[in-house]
Amino acid sequence: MEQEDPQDDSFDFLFKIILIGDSNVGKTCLVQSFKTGLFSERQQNTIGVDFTVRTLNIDGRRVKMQVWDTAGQERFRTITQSYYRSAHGAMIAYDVTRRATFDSVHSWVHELQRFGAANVLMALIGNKRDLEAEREVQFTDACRLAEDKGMLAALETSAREAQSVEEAFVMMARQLLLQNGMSVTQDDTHMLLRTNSRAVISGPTLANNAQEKQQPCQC
Ligand SMILES: Nc1nc2c(ncn2[C@@H]2O[C@H](COP(=O)(O)OP(=O)(O)OP(=O)(O)O)[C@@H](O)[C@H]2O)c(=O)[nH]1
Repeated sequence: MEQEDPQDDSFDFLFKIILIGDSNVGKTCLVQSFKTGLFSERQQNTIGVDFTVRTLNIDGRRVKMQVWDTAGQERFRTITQSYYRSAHGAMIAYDVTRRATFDSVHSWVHELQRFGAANVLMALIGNKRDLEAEREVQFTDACRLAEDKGMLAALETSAREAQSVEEAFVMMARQLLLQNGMSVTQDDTHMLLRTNSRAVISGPTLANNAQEKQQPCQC
């Protein structure tokens, strides 16, 4: 468990984000990339649950993101499920080079619906997009699934190349602010996502707020 930075003590909003998905899709690397911007090749499989915090500044508001990195391995399922209830947002990750991890997303969503809060915000994250030659999942399939499951967005990331990782967390934070009645201005996140990660925002609140800057899901 990471100790919280004492300087991180003051914040205006605290959002708990849980990362779920099959083992080895890169959840720990995504969290590390978000926290430090760094990638380290060798990771131990997560045992149970680990957490990281980072405070974002969004339109002058200090938004503390408490990120719960869960073990993808089946044997830890009982422990990890107990963390679902308090999550405001969930990132469901799969590996774009392993179709089976994408097929598992259905059961991860089911778990979340069973054990999580009714209004938990979901985003679909296809990681390892740097391995384009090994791709087994097309982004259009992810987009369709995200729409089908009522998720905020589907986007592709690379923890290795720090692509769209920051944007994914910022997007969650902004949407959670909106859901808490805060107005947020549009920044370049959506443009970045569109060009670098081919993300499609499907959440009604963000979409309304973003107006013409946003691209509707075209699956
Ligand atoms: N090429 C590439 N490899 C990645 C990327 N992200 C993670 N990896 C590799 O994928 C492997 C698994 O990464 P982890 O972050 O440990 O995966 P995890 O989902 O946390 O796994 P569990 O803890 O078992 O649930 C490691 O060997 C990483 O180096 C990425 O964006 N690109």
